[in-house]
Amino acid sequence: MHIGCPKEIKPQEFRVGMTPSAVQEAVAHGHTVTIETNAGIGAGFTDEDYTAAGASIAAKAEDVFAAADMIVKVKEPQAVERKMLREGQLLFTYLHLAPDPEQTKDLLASGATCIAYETVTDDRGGLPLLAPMSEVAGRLAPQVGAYTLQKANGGRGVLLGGVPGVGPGKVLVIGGGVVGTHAAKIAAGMGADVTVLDRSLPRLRYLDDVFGGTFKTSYASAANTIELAREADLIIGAVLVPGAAAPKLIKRDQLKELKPGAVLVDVAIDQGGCFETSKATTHQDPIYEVDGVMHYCVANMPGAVARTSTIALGNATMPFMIALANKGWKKACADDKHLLNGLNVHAGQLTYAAVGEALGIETVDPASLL
Ligand SMILES: NC(=O)C1=CN([C@@H]2O[C@H](COP(=O)(O)OP(=O)(O)OC[C@H]3O[C@@H](n4cnc5c(N)ncnc54)[C@H](O)[C@@H]3O)[C@@H](O)[C@H]2O)C=CC1
Ligand SMILES: CC(=O)C(=O)O
Ligand SMILES: [Mg+2]
Repeated sequence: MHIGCPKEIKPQEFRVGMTPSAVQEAVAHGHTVTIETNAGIGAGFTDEDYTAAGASIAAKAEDVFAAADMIVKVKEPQAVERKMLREGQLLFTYLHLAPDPEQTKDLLASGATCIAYETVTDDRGGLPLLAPMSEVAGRLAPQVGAYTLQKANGGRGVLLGGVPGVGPGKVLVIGGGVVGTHAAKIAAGMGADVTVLDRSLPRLRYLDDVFGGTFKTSYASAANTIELAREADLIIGAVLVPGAAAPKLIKRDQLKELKPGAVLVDVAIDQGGCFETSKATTHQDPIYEVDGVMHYCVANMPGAVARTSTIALGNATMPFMIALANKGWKKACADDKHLLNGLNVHAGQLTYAAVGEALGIETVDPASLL
């Protein structure tokens, strides 16, 4: 198979879909790989690193899209990239379609087969291609939250760790999955007073067993959420209903109940955000204020630490990418129900129920396409 990897074009996105070691693996399996020039530069990989691994270098994204049977990326294809997709082509990347009707429409029109990293599953109920980036975004969230809390950035002027004689800042993490757990660990490590909310009791039991001395847990009822939010300096939104639009857990009219200068970091923004006042921002202009509350809603947080993120993502995507290249999407998905769960779009049809529900579009059962 001919595999193509273009340079990411989302603002301030420095990750790249394939590492040189992924290229080497694909070439060892007999595949051809074309990488757009400078695609890896933001993650510290040069064109020479890729050619040494066996790739050809293309001067333009158009050349990559024209040559490849499968496009491997990081972020959802932007409008100009969507125009370059064609019928029968395979796209393997993050898509986050539920909050994005325009992208969905274009992907359906393209006729391409689109497998979304974020809905591929594993045997333990996890999302193995989302997990590495959730680990990164979770660990970044207290860092960006602490920075936003600084007075000059619009925050309350609270130091999360406090100092001797002054108590720590309060951090509320809503959603105790991968993002939430990593966020809570780092916030607790910074010395903050941390509480994690989740609506899954088994998850709260697990967190209490493992981290009971490090942070507190609480059930995510609406009443508990607003009660704890009123006390918080930093609130991290980390919920997920896989594939679906995020539920809005703090409403606009509740912002006035929060502390002035409190900070909301909405990691769930790529699924539409879990605070009603969240709107996606970029690394160039990440923070805005509503009713005295600071919002940080960057939809591609891991892009800020592109080298760590690219390597972590590449470790996770590699076996799936190789299976797709070796077998083609149909056999690879027939052999692996978890990869089939990643199928969101095929030949003009939507194949992921939660996306269909969010956008009011009819879906077909992906198993019926095999
Ligand atoms: N902005 C960014 O750059 C990034 C965003 N993300 C996003 O972060 C979000 C979280 O991802 P993960 O932690 O990997 O998901 P996860 O599936 O590991 O955890 C989500 C947790 O939310 C809980 N939950 C669901 N509905 C809830 C509710 N109403 N109230 C309280 N808890 C609720 C679930 O029980 C689960 O424990 C996703 O939307 C993901 O796409 C992930 C990586 C990067
Ligand atoms: C998960 C995701 O959207 C990201 O890493 O950018
Ligand atoms: Mg994202």
